[in-house]
Amino acid sequence: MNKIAVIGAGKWGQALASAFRHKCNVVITSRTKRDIEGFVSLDEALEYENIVMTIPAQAVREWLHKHYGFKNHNILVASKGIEASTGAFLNEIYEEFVPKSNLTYLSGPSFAKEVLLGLPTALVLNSHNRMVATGWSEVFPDFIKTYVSTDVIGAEIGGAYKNVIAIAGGICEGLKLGENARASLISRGLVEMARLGREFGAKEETFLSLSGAGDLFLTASSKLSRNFRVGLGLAEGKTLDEILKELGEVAEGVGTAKALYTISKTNDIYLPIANEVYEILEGKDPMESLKDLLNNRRR
Ligand SMILES: NC(=O)C1=CN([C@@H]2O[C@H](COP(=O)(O)OP(=O)(O)OC[C@H]3O[C@@H](n4cnc5c(N)ncnc54)[C@H](O)[C@@H]3O)[C@@H](O)[C@H]2O)C=CC1
Ligand SMILES: O=C(CO)COP(=O)(O)O
Repeated sequence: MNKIAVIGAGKWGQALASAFRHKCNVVITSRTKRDIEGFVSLDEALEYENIVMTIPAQAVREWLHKHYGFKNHNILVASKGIEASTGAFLNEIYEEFVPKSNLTYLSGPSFAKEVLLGLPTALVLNSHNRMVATGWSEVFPDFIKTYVSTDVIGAEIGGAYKNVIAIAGGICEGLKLGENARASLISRGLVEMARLGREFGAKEETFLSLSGAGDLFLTASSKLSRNFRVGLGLAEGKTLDEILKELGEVAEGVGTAKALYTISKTNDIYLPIANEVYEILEGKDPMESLKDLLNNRRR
C-alpha cells in the first residue's frame, strides 16, 4: 500500500494527507477545486485502490449514491458521526456500498491541527478484517502510534458520541459551572456512551481506551474542538445558525445528537446528557437543562 487517495479536503482530509505523505504518494480531492498539493479530480481519485474518506457523516449516504461504484477499493473511513435522518451508524451506510472486509474505521483522539504539526498521536484502526486494518497501520508515519481492533461498532459509537458530550462540555464551560461539573459530565458521558455500546454489541474495553475515553477527554475539554465551541456559543445565547456560520466547519455533534435522541426513544435506552444536548439544540434553555440533569430525582 504506497498510493493513497483522500476524499474530502477539509481540515481532517488535509491533515491525514500530510501524515500519509511521510510514507506514501498521496492525492486529494473535494467537491470544489482547491489549490493544494496533490489535488486531483474525483474520477482520478477513485482509480486508487486505497481510499480515505473524510466526508461529514450527514453527507455520506448521498455522496455514495451519487458518486460511488465499488472497484475493489480498500476504504479507510475517517469521519465520526451518526446519520441524523435515520440513526444509521457509518458502518451500516458504507456496508450498503462496499464489502465489510474492505472497510476500516479510524478512531481516537486526534485534532487535525496537531496531526498537521506532526505532534505525537495514537489512533485505532477498526475493521472486521484484521489483515486489512494492519495494512493501513503500516502507512501511518512514526509520530502516529496505531492499534488494531475488530470492534467496529464500539469505535463508531465512541467517535460519534464524544462529539455530543463535547457540546455539553462547551456549555458547561460557557456557563462557568466549574471543574467539578465538567469532570462529572465527562465521566457520566462515558457511562452513557458505554451503555449505548452494550445495546449494540460493542466491547466495554473499547470505551476505556482511545476510541472512547481518549477521544472524549480530548474533545469535551478543549477549545480546539469545534463541537466544544458550539457548546460555548449556546451558553452565550447565540442561535445554532449563528454558531455554525461563525464556525465555518463541520460540528458532527449537532446531527449526532438528533440521531442519538431517535435511537434512545426507539430502543428505550437511557441517554440523559445526549438527550438534553438535543433539546438545547432545539431551543431549550441550557440552564434549565442543567437543572433537569442534576436533579436528584433523575438517575
Ligand atoms: N478536524 C478534526 O480534527 C477531525 C475531524 N474528524 C472527522 O472528519 C470529518 C470531516 O471533518 P473536517 O475535515 O474537520 O471538516 P471540515 O469542515 O474542515 O471539512 C469538511 C469537508 O467535507 C466536504 N463536504 C461537506 N459536505 C459535503 C458534501 N455534501 N459532499 C461532499 N463533500 C462535502 C467539505 O467540502 C470539506 O472539504 C468529520 O466527520 C469529523 O468529525 C475526525 C477526526 C479529527
Ligand atoms: O474528532 C476530533 C478529535 O478527535 C475533532 O473534534 P471536533 O470535530 O469537535 O473538532
